[in-house]
Parts: sequence; C-alpha cells; structure tokens
Amino acid sequence: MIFEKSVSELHELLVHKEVSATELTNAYIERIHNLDKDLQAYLTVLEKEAQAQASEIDRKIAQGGELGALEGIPMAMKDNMCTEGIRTSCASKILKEFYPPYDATVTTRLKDAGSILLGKLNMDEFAMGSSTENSAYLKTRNPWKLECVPGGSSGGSAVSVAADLAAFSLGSDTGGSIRQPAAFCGVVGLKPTYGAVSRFGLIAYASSLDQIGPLTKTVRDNALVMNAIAGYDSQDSTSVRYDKPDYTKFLLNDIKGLKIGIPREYFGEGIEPEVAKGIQESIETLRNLGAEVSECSLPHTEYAIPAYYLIATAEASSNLARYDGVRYGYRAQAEDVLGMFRKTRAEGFGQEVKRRIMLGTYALSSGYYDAYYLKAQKVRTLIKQDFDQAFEKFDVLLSPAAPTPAFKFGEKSNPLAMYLSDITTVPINLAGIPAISVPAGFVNGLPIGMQLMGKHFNEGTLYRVAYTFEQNTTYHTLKPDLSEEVLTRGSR
Ligand SMILES: NC(=O)C[C@H](N)C(=O)O
Repeated sequence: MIFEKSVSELHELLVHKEVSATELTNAYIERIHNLDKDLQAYLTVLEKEAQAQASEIDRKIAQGGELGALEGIPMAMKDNMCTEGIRTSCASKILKEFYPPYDATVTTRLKDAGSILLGKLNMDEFAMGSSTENSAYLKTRNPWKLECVPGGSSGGSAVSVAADLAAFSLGSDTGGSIRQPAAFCGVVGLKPTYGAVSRFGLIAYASSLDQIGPLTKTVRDNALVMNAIAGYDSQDSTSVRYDKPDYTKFLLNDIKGLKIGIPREYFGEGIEPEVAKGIQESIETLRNLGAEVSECSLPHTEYAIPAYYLIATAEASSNLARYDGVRYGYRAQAEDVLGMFRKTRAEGFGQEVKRRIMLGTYALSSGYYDAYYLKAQKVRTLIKQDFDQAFEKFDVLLSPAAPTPAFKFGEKSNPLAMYLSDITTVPINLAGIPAISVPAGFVNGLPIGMQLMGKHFNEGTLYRVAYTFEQNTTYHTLKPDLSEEVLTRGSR
C-alpha cells in the first residue's frame, strides 16, 4: 500500500510520476478517515489545506520542476509547534482557541521544503507526561495493542507514523518524549543535540531541555527530515552555529571498529528483564557486525530523575505563568481581576500541569531554591560529566530506550510511577546530547526500542550505527494489524 512506503520511496514515485502529490495526500486523508476515530492521533486534520498544497506541487511537477527530498510528502506535527492560522492547542483547554499569528521555524522549514501538512497531533498537555493520557482532548491508542498507551508526550506523532497516517512526523523531547513513544510504537525517533534544531515557535515547557526532532519509518527518512529542519536560527537564542552536515552521508552499512559503550546503570533496577534481554540480543547483532562493545558506567544516573523533575518543573512554572487569561488563550469570567486569573488557570490547566506548576514554584521559592533547584543544577553538571568521560572512550553509548514496553491505560496513575518510566531518557536531555531510538524487537507483541546516545552534534554517528542495525534486521518492516476486526474488538 502506498501509505506504508518510506519518505525516500515516495520521493522516487513522485519523481517518476507513478503517483501524484494529490493522490498521495488523498490516500493519507482516506486512511485518517478510516482509522483515526479508533487511534485518535490527530487533534486537527487539514484536509482542504493539504489538498491545496498538493495541487501546487503537482503543478510544479507538471512543469518539469526538480523535486526536493521532502517535496510533496504528507506529514504531521505535534500540536505544540506553531502553525500560522492553524489551531495550536498543546492538547490543553487553556489554548483551545489559540490560532498562532506566526509559524515556528520548523514549520517554515518544512513548508520551504514542500512537505504537505496533514494536521496536528495529540500529545500530553504541554508535553507533560509519558503516555499521552494527559491530553485534555483525546485518548491516543497504541496501534500494536489498542488497550495500551502509545507513550508520550509525542504519542500522536508516534502513532501517525506507526499506523501510516503520515509519512513522517515531528515531535518534541524534553525528557524522552520523542524516543519513548517511538520505542512504544516501533518507529525511529531522534532527539537532536540541544541547539541543533530551532525552538522558535515551539510552545515552551522546560526551555533548557526542549528539542524538536523527527519520527520516521526508517533511519534514512530521519536523516532526510533532519536535513530540512536542523541548522542555526537567529530567532532562537539557544540555537547553535555549527557546520550542518548532509546527514544522509552517514548512512553507511558499516560499523567496523566503532566503539560502543554499554552503561551498566541502564540495565539494572527498574528495567524489565525481557526488555534488557531483547537489547542484549541487539548488542550481539552489532558486535557481530564488527563493533567493539564493552561495558561502562555513568555513575550519577540514579539522580537523573529527581534532578530532571526539579529542573523541568521549575522552568515549567515560569514558562506557564504567561497563561493568565489576559494576553491570549482561555479566559474565565469572574468578579475581579485576581478571581479571573485564578479561575482561568483552575479551569484551563489539567491536573498534571497544575501539579508541576506547584512543584516548580516550590522548588524556586526562596528558602528552598538552594536546597532543591540549585542542587539539581549541580547534579545536572555531574551527569553531563559522566557522559563527557564515557565519550573519551566510546563513539556511542547504547541502552534500552524505555524500561518497559507500552503499558496499559491507567496503569501508571501514580505520578511517581509515571516519572520513573523516564529513567533511560532524561539523563540525555540533562546533558544536551543527541539520542535516537530504533526498533529492536518485540516483547509480548509490543515493540521495544534500542537507544543510541552520541556526543554533542554527532547525530551522524548515531545514524551510522542505527542504519547499519536497520539494514541487518527486519523489525522496522513489521506492521501492526489494523484490520476492521481488530479495531472493532479493540476500541469501539
Ligand atoms: N516532555 C517529555 O519529554 C516527557 C517527560 N515524560 C515529561 O513529562 O517531562
């Protein structure tokens, strides 16, 4: 089926006029109509707009214009990236009616690349969560098992790719939000180096940790999307000027002599044995392909979760102060101004967002600032130093992308249990380094992901290892059964 194809395959079909951009777009729209009432990945579907964009591309093709790698390719974006005139809700009631007057830089870059925007995707409210259950609007289901969560916070982004409701998608990752849902849904997800992709127009959660990245069916597609979205942007003060490579240059099916470190802390407590076993098999595969693999240690790993949940909530409490009912977003009616502030925030934010604002405000309050926030920042430095030391010896580090496969809805209703599920991903954000999750097998019929971590701005080496692994395994070619029968049994 056409919608199962990778971006690079679709590009060939478009170039050889075997399919038009309009036909392709309509195929996805039809599939969204058929499946998304059950999967609930999309918050907004842009049928007319996508068709208009497609016919423009078809006109260009008819005139003999040369097609870029992403031109005419239908994709979708997480609903926390601004799209001019298109609702950007962050899956929150407080932004229910927010139609941004501008595009995020990633939106502009994908528009310039000629990608077709099919719609905006569901997520945990303000990206706070690991299951997408915190969305104020939809319950996104895991296409591999409908009674399970898709992961989060970019759950809609992962499902749109896994269930072929888009050729690729963008997600954002503050503490694992791209890699963990990618692992849960069996797709490729990259969190780039902090500063590699512009955050301009990304609705802020924790600004020192947030990064945008691609979710794709293949490693090649991932590199193609990075080629389009990465690179310096003067509108983001944390954007870094660096020599952006052509990421597809790293897609070599060869890892001979590459040094891979296995941090033992990522295989111990809290990691489901079946997951650890699956990843051990992947390690053997890489060893057989010529990599030099040995164990190493990242000794401060156990402090990553507390440090992350102090820093992220502190930044969130500050970033979310702007939603006061005055400047934009939802406004509640009340007798006086203070009452309006209170009521707006009480009605507009969900439970988890309120919890984090309170945690963050507490951590920043005078008297507690040194004990909590400042201490967490020091721990952050130690975690970064762990990685610096490991990278003196290794080209990449390898671990499970998540401690378990996808869990059931409601299973982690205790917030602490949910936070602990981020154990393999948050240290990477604290250190600002890049990491990718690639499909690496199945446990009880659910996909698991292998995480590769690299040095700052070394996405290329991650792509090289990921690509070699993909070329020598078949996990990425397997598809969930989304037949009428399964869907009827699963959720209607
Ligand atoms: N946004 C993320 O990367 C997800 C992480 N679980 C969090 O709730 O902070």
